[in-house]
Amino acid sequence: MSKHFDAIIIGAGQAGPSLAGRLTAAGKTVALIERKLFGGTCVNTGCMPTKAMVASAYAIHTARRGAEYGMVTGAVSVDFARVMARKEKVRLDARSGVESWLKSMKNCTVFEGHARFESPTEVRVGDQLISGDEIFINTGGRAAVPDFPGVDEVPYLTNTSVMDLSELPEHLVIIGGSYIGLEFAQMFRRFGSEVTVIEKAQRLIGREDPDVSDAIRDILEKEGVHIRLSAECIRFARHKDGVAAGVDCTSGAPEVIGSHVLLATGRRPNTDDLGLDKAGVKTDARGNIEVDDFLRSSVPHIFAMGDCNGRGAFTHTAYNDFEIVAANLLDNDPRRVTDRIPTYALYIDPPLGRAGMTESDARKSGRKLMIGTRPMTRVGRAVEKGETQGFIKVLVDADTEEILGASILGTGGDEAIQSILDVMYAKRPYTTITRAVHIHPTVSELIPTVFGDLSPA
Ligand SMILES: Cc1cc2nc3c(=O)[nH]c(=O)nc-3n(C[C@H](O)[C@H](O)[C@H](O)COP(=O)(O)OP(=O)(O)OC[C@H]3O[C@@H](n4cnc5c(N)ncnc54)[C@H](O)[C@@H]3O)c2cc1C
Ligand SMILES: NC(=O)c1ccc[n+]([C@@H]2O[C@H](COP(=O)([O-])OP(=O)(O)OC[C@H]3O[C@@H](n4cnc5c(N)ncnc54)[C@H](O)[C@@H]3O)[C@@H](O)[C@H]2O)c1
Repeated sequence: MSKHFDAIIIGAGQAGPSLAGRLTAAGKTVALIERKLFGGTCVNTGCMPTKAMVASAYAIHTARRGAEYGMVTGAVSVDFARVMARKEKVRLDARSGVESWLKSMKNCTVFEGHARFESPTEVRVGDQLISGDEIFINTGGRAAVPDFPGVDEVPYLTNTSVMDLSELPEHLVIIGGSYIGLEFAQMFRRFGSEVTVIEKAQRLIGREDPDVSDAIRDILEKEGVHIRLSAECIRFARHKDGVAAGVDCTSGAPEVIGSHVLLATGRRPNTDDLGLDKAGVKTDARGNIEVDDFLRSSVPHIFAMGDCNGRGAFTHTAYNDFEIVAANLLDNDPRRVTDRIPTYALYIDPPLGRAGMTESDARKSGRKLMIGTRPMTRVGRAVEKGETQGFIKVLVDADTEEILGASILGTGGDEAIQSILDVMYAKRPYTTITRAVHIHPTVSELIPTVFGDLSPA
């Protein structure tokens, strides 16, 4: 006999716990199942520990530049154990916060173990079978490990195991030059490792515009990160000094010898071990659960939220999925996934803040464009801080005056982008921003100026 609940939530990532809070507050009984670490990827192996490490790397980098600011210091050395201990505290505090919240939630029963469907309404966790009227899948994803020749014969790191390093790598070779690879590349370089990024595409972070990719490459190379683009036939072999990573098809050499290898070649959804076939839930070719605009799967009482549905790959999109599901089920508010404007940041230093379309996307849309740009060397706040790398770029539809997108690569770019995003959500023309008075001196202060200086493109 299975124990019955109004709702079953699989996964304690970014959507599940908050949904448990709303459902139980509405008087429903909830079973929440987590197989490993409460808080999921963001809290344990993603955003929080990486941004804690990025903060250490920034402090160390700024200390090295201390003399420029009038600081009298000796040589800066890095206590990697302390960096990792600081990161550890950040993630453990967050993890235990989520865990104790769920375990003390009235009407919520927490099951610890791997969940697997036995039928459209039944889920097994270990030797317990439970059933639910509605089932919410929030199982996230994990690092994809491509079948590179030799990959199984060498030790390699992913974003999960890199968090447990006890020694600073002498030479960290990173496969994949996108969000994960670049954040780790810069921070480990600042900690003192030699770092090589190997990317198969012709430029870094290929989803961004070429001018953004080029500027990021310049920023990283200036700090001594080695970058190998257009890498073909990536392969691995053991070497007396660690691992040999082949980067070219021409036989044997050239290769890069690293003490450690980190794979950062994308993520795959945790949907292959859920027994979805027994529930009749459909997935696409990449394993993402297919959902409609309200996050219902092909089985109407089963929903999928967060990275496992392939509709977003960020903490804020996973959380927004919770908001959409809760609004529709509990508030009679028809919020939709397609209401969402793409937005995210890349946390290298300086960060890249992004909203809406890239220039390449906007050009492909066939609209008549106007573009405004400004280098950070002409942003007073950046000059005062001595952080002038990067630029601001904004895109506007010339016919409708609608803001189509923006990229801010520069100090404070992750925060300044939000003022543009809010005007996009308000569906107001760009002239709303040109008439706004922003605080001096801030990076945001120059955003009206950039919009006031558009050129046809
Ligand atoms: C290195 C790195 C840095 C990142 N930095 C950022 C950032 O700065 N900003 C940002 O917005 N995003 C960032 N992300 C992405 C972000 O972490 C994810 O988008 C987010 O965590 C997705 O949340 P989720 O709820 O979908 O899944 P997850 O957080 O992955 O949670 C899924 C949970 O489900 C559990 N689970 C899986 N299968 C089962 C099962 N069968 N039974 C029971 N439990 C199960 C898992 O153990 C996990 O706890 C980063 C990711 C990485 C890897
Ligand atoms: N700041 C943030 O918000 C943040 C930070 C880190 C990660 N994330 C999330 O995690 C997700 C995954 O990040 P990611 O950087 O691993 O993936 P990604 O999909 O963004 O990039 C993978 C990179 O690896 C390369 N690659 C793929 N297969 C390869 C192969 N066989 N050989 C060589 N190179 C190969 C690709 O060309 C690409 O540049 C992102 O989509 C993002 O949503 C977000």
